[in-house]
Amino acid sequence: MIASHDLIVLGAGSAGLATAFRAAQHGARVALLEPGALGGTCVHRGCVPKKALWFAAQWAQAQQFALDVGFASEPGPLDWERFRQVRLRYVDGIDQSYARRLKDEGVQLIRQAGRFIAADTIELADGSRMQAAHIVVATGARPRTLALPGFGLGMVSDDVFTLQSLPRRLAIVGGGYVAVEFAGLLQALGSDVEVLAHERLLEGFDTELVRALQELMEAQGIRVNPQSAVQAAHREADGIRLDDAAAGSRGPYDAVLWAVGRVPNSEALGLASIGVETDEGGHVLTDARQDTKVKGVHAVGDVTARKALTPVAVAAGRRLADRLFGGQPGAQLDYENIPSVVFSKPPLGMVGLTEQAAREHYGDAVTVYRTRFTPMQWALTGAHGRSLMKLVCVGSDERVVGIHVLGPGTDEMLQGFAVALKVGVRKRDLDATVAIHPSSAEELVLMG
Ligand SMILES: Cc1cc2nc3c(=O)[nH]c(=O)nc-3n(C[C@H](O)[C@H](O)[C@H](O)COP(=O)(O)OP(=O)(O)OC[C@H]3O[C@@H](n4cnc5c(N)ncnc54)[C@H](O)[C@@H]3O)c2cc1C
Ligand SMILES: NC(=O)c1ccc[n+]([C@@H]2O[C@H](COP(=O)([O-])OP(=O)(O)OC[C@H]3O[C@@H](n4cnc5c(N)ncnc54)[C@H](O)[C@@H]3O)[C@@H](O)[C@H]2O)c1
Repeated sequence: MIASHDLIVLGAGSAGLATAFRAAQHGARVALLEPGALGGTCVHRGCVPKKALWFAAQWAQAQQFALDVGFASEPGPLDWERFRQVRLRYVDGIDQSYARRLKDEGVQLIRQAGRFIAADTIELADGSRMQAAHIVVATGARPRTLALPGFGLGMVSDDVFTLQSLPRRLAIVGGGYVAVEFAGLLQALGSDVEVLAHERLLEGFDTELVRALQELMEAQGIRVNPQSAVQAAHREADGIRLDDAAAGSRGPYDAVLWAVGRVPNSEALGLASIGVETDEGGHVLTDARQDTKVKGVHAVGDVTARKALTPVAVAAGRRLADRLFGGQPGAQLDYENIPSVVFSKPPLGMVGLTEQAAREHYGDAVTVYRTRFTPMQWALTGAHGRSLMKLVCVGSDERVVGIHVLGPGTDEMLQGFAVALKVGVRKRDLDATVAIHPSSAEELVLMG
């Protein structure tokens, strides 16, 4: 048995690192188990390399805009391999800085997977055991695979980051965050993208803004099929073809990206043997304080059924450590009004309720303000399309319960407005705020 700790954390992704760092700062003796790279999905297969590709897509578009307004040089294609190396260097730097910080904070990093053999005991891959009064499951999730013929001919999101070259003709199956983000950025970088979703895009986002985004995607040349049902993939002489129960054979494509959701990494942890419950999808069940039904066993991040976002994982992990080791018995994450941005092209963001959800909840007490306008950088370059913004307000004092933004700059603009919504901003407070001009953000304080 290895020396016991106050806390063992399974997984060094966003959730596990945040929990371990905060617990160590409170003086806890922490062991962090991770068989893979430090930083997990977000750093190596998610937010960070995705955002790098998204920036590259913006730069590709900026080159075109520059040409449109009078710069002389022809834009060239991205050297895909060189940019992969640039990304890898950046990501390696993050990984190394986590390793240094863990050392500095006194967290014991063990480069192995663990599984429960009792509620307070973890067995490592090498057979050794360790104990702690508190164990946090932060093992994340992985791309869903489908049991359909030819699935292996396609790739999942992890594989996009190791591609040696940009696929020319690409089908993306799915209509969630991953599908919409990769569709926009890969089309902008030069792929010819077709999206095969089996329902509307981006369930959970405001219908009106999603429709507007889909129109913008289509104007960029992305073909969006929201009613498809892919049942098989075949390799043929001219490429990969997909059998779609709704439309027959589709393709050919050079590559297929399955973007059909994610499944939690919970099945290899011995959870049932100690009485920890999971839902039908395998998510670890916790209460609002991240506690499972088993004393001392907690879960945070994508392995739970909460919104699968890095800042959510980080915030929940920190609150848990504050409660367990920081003398803050009331600490827990408020899961209301979590802002979220889809890094589509252009980005789409929301905080609070959609118009539909607000009307279901508050009926006639809802007032909606919206504005549509051509962003200045698009007007100057002759690019088509308009931004769309929407404020969803409730009651006679018009408390803002939903803010929805589609257009360039959304990704940077929404954070501050999310603070305002969280502290109960009313429409008249926005009206009383002097605008910053010229900007897109000013439209949110100028709605009539
Ligand atoms: C393509 C993509 C883009 C994304 N973009 C964004 C974005 O822009 N913004 C955003 O907020 N979110 C984004 N997300 C979501 C975000 O990446 C996740 O919500 C976040 O990484 C979850 O962190 P986690 O710590 O719960 O899990 P993970 O980061 O998956 O970490 C879990 C860790 O546990 C380890 N592990 C597994 N089993 C064991 C075991 N038995 N013992 C020990 N360790 C184990 C794994 O190796 C892994 O390192 C994106 C996701 C994807 C896939
Ligand atoms: N910008 C961001 O913050 C960001 C980016 C990427 C991912 N994420 C997080 O990661 C999570 C996972 O993203 P995701 O896109 O993998 O999942 P998702 O849950 O957002 O979308 C899954 C999509 O797959 C479709 N689908 C499911 N089964 C299917 C099938 N058999 N055939 C065809 N389509 C099918 C669903 O209809 C849905 O459109 C997101 O919910 C989000 O929380 C966040």
